[in-house]
Amino acid sequence: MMGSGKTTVGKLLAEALEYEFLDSDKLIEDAAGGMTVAQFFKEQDEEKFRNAETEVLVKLSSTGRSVVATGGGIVVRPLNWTYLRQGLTIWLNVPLDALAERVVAAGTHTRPLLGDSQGDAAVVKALEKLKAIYKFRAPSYAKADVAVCFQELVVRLGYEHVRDLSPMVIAFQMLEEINKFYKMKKNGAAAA
Ligand SMILES: Nc1ncnc2c1ncn2[C@@H]1O[C@H](COP(=O)(O)OP(=O)(O)OP(=O)(O)O)[C@@H](O)[C@H]1O
Ligand SMILES: O=C(O)C1=C[C@@H](O)[C@@H](O)[C@H](O)C1
Ligand SMILES: [Mg+2]
Repeated sequence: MMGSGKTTVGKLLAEALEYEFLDSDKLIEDAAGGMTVAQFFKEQDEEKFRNAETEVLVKLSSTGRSVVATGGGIVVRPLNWTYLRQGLTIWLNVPLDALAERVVAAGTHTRPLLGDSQGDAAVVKALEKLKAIYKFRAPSYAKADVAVCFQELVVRLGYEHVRDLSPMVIAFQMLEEINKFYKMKKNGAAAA
């Protein structure tokens, strides 16, 4: 989901793996001559943005040794999964209330699907929008190979709140989940 930390944590994961870090939003912006994602939505429309996103994804899918932060909406088009499956997909499953707090703190103007919420009611407004988006997308996010569930992680590590999970802790957890995934795959292949 938008604001889940794909860009922030993706960079740390890439560093740990000594991989290149790539961000599909950034590549779309570059291809559009430096137009921001927010400007793209405003001057064109979401359909055109999604077309540009698929074009970028096709190129990214043949890139090796890289961590890719995708746009949060990339999961919705079934065609995109053909390309996403060229890599290992990770879902950062962040509770929506924590997401709402984060996106408002970072400024919702950079996230066009959330509108520009400011003031006291901003978190409540952002949460409503995030809930509607998530309801539609949840089955698609669940198709990821690996999920990092922040709520479970908070309990397991004995933290009090999701906001206590630093990007570094999350990146470490991603590495653990990736290892688990490949071990299971290896064991499955050996048993078959
Ligand atoms: N674990 C974390 N703890 C505290 N703040 C975080 C954490 N992860 C991300 N953030 C902050 O939350 C905001 C959103 O993070 P980020 O831009 O990485 O999300 P994103 O998933 O890439 O969003 P988008 O889909 O809009 O590109 C940023 O301001 C970032 O600094
Ligand atoms: O979740 C989404 O649909 C989006 C997430 C961002 O990464 C950007 O791709 C854009 O703001 C749309
Ligand atoms: Mg991002």
